[in-house]
Amino acid sequence: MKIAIIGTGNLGKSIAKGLITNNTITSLYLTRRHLQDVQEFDGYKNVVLTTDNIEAVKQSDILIFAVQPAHFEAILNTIKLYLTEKHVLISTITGYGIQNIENQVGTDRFIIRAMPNTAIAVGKSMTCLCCNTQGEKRIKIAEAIFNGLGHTLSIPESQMQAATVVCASGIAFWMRLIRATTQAAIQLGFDAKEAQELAMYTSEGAAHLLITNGNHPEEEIDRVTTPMGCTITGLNQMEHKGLSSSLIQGMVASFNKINAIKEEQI
Ligand SMILES: NC(=O)C1=CN([C@@H]2O[C@H](COP(=O)(O)OP(=O)(O)OC[C@H]3O[C@@H](n4cnc5c(N)ncnc54)[C@H](OP(=O)(O)O)[C@@H]3O)[C@@H](O)[C@H]2O)C=CC1
Ligand SMILES: O=C(O)[C@@H]1CCC=N1
Repeated sequence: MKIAIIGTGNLGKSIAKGLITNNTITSLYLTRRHLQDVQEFDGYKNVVLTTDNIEAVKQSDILIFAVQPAHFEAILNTIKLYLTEKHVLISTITGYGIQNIENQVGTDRFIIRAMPNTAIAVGKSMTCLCCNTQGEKRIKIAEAIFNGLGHTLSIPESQMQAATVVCASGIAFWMRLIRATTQAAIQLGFDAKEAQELAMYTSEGAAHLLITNGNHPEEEIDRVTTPMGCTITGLNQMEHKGLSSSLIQGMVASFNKINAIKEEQI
């Protein structure tokens, strides 16, 4: 696959790392204005670093856009004359709808929106996908790319903002939970490195139980909670302090913020 990542910042670099590790690229063009910030990719076979978005578009079939929303319109304007019937446009940009993209490049283009997360760097991204009518003819390509770098779910575009909170921001939310678990483990006597090891692998195990068994979390909780034991005592204390409520309120606040930003942009 001949892929370009237009805007190789935090997310673009994560996608690039995943693609390079996965070895699925024929060529990979990485663009940004300050090339000194992508030098870590210099020298990789078939990887080209450039400030020239038009050149990247000309040399690639799949264009993954990973710039801030404020930069997207100008970039589309610059490259649209160079788009051909081969190009598949994949936007990871938060709050920038398919109709806005079609307004720039036309409805006859293959347009897909993807909402991955930074775990794409290690092949573990939960990525939600949606597309325009034309894009349905190329959605399998996007699924192949992102399934190779984690797990995908096709959703209606109306759920894209919610997917951003749950999956993209979700990495930050889970990091905070893992950090808090680490801090508790240190207080209980482990050194910092060991504490993080316990927190990381326990959270990985918990997620894998659900992925492998397909159970509801409470079924797995029931297997751990000895009557009158330490687990239920800890869990109930966490709920008295609002653990679930705090997470839900935080994610709803995050969702409200995305919608507010979108309205400001309109
Ligand atoms: N970070 C995340 O976890 C996720 C982010 N997203 C979305 O992805 C997009 C990118 O986010 P993120 O990576 O965090 O943002 P960053 O600001 O880290 O990256 C955007 C990059 O775009 C580059 N850029 C700006 N203008 C141009 C241009 N004209 N041509 C080429 N490159 C350009 C900038 O580099 P330079 O200044 O050198 O040009 C910058 O590094 C956003 O829309 C965000 O909402 C979606 C899911 C997850
Ligand atoms: O925090 C943000 O607004 C962006 C969208 C998802 C991840 N980063």
